[in-house]
Amino acid sequence: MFRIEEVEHRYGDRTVLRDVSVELTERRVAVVGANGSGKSTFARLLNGLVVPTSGTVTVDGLDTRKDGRRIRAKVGFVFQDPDLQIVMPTVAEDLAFGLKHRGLSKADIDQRVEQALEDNGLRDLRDQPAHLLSGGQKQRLAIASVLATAPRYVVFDEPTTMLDLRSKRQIARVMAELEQPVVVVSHDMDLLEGFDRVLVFDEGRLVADGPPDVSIAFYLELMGAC
Ligand SMILES: Nc1ncnc2c1ncn2[C@@H]1O[C@H](COP(=O)(O)OP(=O)(O)OP(=O)(O)O)[C@@H](O)[C@H]1O
Repeated sequence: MFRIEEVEHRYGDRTVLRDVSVELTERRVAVVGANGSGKSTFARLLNGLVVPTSGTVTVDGLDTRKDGRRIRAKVGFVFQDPDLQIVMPTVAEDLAFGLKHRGLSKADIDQRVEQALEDNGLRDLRDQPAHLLSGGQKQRLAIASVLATAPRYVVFDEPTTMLDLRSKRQIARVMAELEQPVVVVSHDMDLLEGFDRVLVFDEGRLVADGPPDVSIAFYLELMGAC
């Protein structure tokens, strides 16, 4: 469970989140809002990549300010741009990289890599240079690398922005089948089908919070789209 209490966040003298208090307990939570409204900053607060300037963020009772390492092991984070996440030459090596330094045996790592290749439709790409993959394949690899670490929660920050329709659908399917609770920042309303709860941010404030139909209608009106 994520508990965000009276959070404000500033970059330098610029306040980008203000007075945000919310508890997230649902399986599928989405975050929408205009460019620059603070969504990515909010997402990053959830795994301690960003710590709040004031207020607190806890994950299952752990404070992101004090327990960053444990929280990052619990909360997987998928970036918009998979190139930020892919660090090793081949697909299999990249999957293995995230599993090192976790106290796993080599046999365990090998087994998890094989499972991740299988689960994410990457088996045929096992020994391919990661930088030669298509955008959709790279995003699948980035997601597979995060899932291979068996996080308790997964946060996605605009995971489909750079993808074509087919790849978007593949990622939507991967997300729909996940057992873990997810929090997804997205501009892609189609991706939010079946979500339990949608948060709307505007200029750093949480301005709507409810079921998708209600929140999305609010958001469209805010954007002047209806
Ligand atoms: N590391 C940083 N240093 C300074 N300012 C930042 C930093 N990261 C974000 N900002 C600023 O904070 C504000 C909120 O950014 P954020 O990325 O959280 O918004 P967003 O809603 O995710 O936007 P988008 O939809 O464009 O991704 C923006 O004005 C942005 O320029």
